[in-house]
Amino acid sequence: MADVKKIAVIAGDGIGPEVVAEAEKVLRKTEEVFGYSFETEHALFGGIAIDEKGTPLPEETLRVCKSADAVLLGAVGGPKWDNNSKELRPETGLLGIRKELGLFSNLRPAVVFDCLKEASTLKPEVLEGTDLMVVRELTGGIYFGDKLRRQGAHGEEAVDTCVYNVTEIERIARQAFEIAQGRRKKLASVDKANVLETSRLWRETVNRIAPEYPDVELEHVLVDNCAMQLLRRPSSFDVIVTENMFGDILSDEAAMLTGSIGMLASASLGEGSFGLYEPVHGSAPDIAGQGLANPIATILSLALMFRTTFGYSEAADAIESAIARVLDEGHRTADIAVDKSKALSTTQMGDLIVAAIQKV
Ligand SMILES: NC(=O)C1=CN([C@@H]2O[C@H](COP(=O)(O)OP(=O)(O)OC[C@H]3O[C@@H](n4cnc5c(N)ncnc54)[C@H](O)[C@@H]3O)[C@@H](O)[C@H]2O)C=CC1
Ligand SMILES: CC(C)CC(=O)C(=O)O
Ligand SMILES: [Mg+2]
Repeated sequence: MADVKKIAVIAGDGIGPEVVAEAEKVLRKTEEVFGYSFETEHALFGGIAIDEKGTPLPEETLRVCKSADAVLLGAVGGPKWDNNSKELRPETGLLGIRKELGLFSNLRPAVVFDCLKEASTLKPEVLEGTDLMVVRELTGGIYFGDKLRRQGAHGEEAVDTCVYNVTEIERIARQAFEIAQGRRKKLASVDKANVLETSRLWRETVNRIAPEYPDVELEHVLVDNCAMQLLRRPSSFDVIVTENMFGDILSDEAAMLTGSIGMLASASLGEGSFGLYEPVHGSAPDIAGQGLANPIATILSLALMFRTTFGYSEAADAIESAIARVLDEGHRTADIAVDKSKALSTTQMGDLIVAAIQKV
């Protein structure tokens, strides 16, 4: 009997359910083509969980995730919950699930499909050869530090605290060095060490362990410069390792190298093979419910799950080849279409990818 893999499926809010539905179709097609067996369990999370359970991250959802081999997540959040208290924000649930599951490392690969160079805002010759991986620290830094509001001498003040310890920096840096060893052996460590104490500790720690990876060429890049270099010389980057907030911002920027944020997948990992896989984008309330969302980032996240957590490389390759073939044939959702009048819906794009999946 086939080994049954358990996947927790969390659709979330906005376009989350629309893009996750397409990834689930792909999941079922790979069962047919490759003979795998997946058991899925759906769970409430984010805004919808606030509405139905009174909390963004119900205990039951955590239980479903912890008993699974991997989690597939859409996106959470939206204007309906923007004025909620801190505890009742969908985004607080997102930070909570990452911390609870020990997912300290967020991998965000940005690969430019040749036929999509037209969709990018950069010139094709600048994009040529762009294939980079952002390794973002995911459970530390300013998103997780103490926050407070208080009355100061000049009225109300707000404080966000950024904390990093050496253990957190070392484990993410080691992972990034190891990933670089399996790629083009170049690592850019991005910080703001000219100003921030956390960045100074970050740089010292990366430098201290660098001699253990003599085959990897290390450069330190200040984050403001990195934001500019990503547009000036994207193909010169291989692996970028950086702290939580810088990685959040730089990876949305890197998405535009690929043509759209609807193309960027991610894997959130801890120490073992368990992982949470989600598109880099959010719940896109501006296009939710209209069939306009690009499902490719979520489908690519499923391919990452296959390769990283399950070791199903053949199926991961088949999904990526199917996407490349569909794009090569000229099919586009609105976000990557030059002629928007010919754009496909979320479901139409999902169906074409499902139909294109075959053993390679
Ligand atoms: N992991 C998650 O669940 C994340 C949740 N969020 C939440 O999502 C909500 C909306 O945030 P925004 O800043 O608007 O970021 P967003 O990523 O949801 O949307 C930014 C822009 O990209 C477009 N876009 C995003 N995904 C797309 C797709 N698959 N296909 C086509 N176009 C797409 C949107 O239409 C919008 O114009 C907020 O509540 C935010 O907190 C934001 C980022 C990540
Ligand atoms: C709550 C935010 C940190 C979500 C986000 O923008 C992300 O993880 O990319
Ligand atoms: Mg983000």
